Amino acid sequence: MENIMQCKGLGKRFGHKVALEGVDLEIPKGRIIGLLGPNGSGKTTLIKLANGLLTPDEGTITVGGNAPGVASKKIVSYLPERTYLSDWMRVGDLLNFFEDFYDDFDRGRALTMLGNLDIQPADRIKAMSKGTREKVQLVLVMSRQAQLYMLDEPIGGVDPAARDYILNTIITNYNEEASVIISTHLIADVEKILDDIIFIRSGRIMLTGAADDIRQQYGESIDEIFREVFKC
Ligand SMILES: Nc1ncnc2c1ncn2[C@@H]1O[C@H](COP(=O)(O)OP(=O)(O)OP(=O)(O)O)[C@@H](O)[C@H]1O
Repeated sequence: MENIMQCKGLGKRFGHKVALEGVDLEIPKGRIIGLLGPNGSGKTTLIKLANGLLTPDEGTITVGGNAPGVASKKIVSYLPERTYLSDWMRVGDLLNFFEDFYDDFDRGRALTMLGNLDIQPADRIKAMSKGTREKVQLVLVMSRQAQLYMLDEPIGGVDPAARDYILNTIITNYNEEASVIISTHLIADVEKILDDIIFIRSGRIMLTGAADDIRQQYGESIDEIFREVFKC
């Protein structure tokens, strides 16, 4: 199986704080991967390194065979932890923006998903709730025909009914050759769609593998294992 992303001895510090250390990872194509860990474990740091928003202090990270940069940005669709939508925009402006910016943006797919979530192109970002903004941003990100989707806390602010729709969107709306990395604390909600999991704690990878194998090995759900492993 070919890898879409690879890390070797990856490390990142912020001053004296070690955010990631000795991270070795191989992310294959065609998988949905849960990046799971408690607050401050290094999930966002890893995703930012993969997107070229941070540079490593140690080791290497490659996406599609290249260090993060112009080439990798063409194949990665990234949902940041915080929404970046400007208040003056309407949904239609964002659709135009994505269409201009990304050759792989599928406007028809975005319009269908927005319609299913009862969001119209004329709707103003300014008037939207936090959860609706998150939905808009996720729809835009998932409407690209990318090879790797990196979703940093995609469902945190979204109500449970919309969560199911969104998770369904994630599994049905991406190309089977692509991979999706989802960072989240809401494991019970996402567990059913995950093929593989990565447990991370204090910047180190604690456990990786196929979700089914890990469930079988521990005799529990990933959510239960997470609660035990990361008990405060
Ligand atoms: N810009 C920064 N300056 C200093 N420390 C930082 C910075 N960004 C992250 N850190 C620290 O690095 C560690 C990892 O942070 P990171 O945001 O990657 O964690 P996370 O797993 O995404 O957490 P959360 O689940 O709370 O979003 C934390 O201890 C955090 O305080």
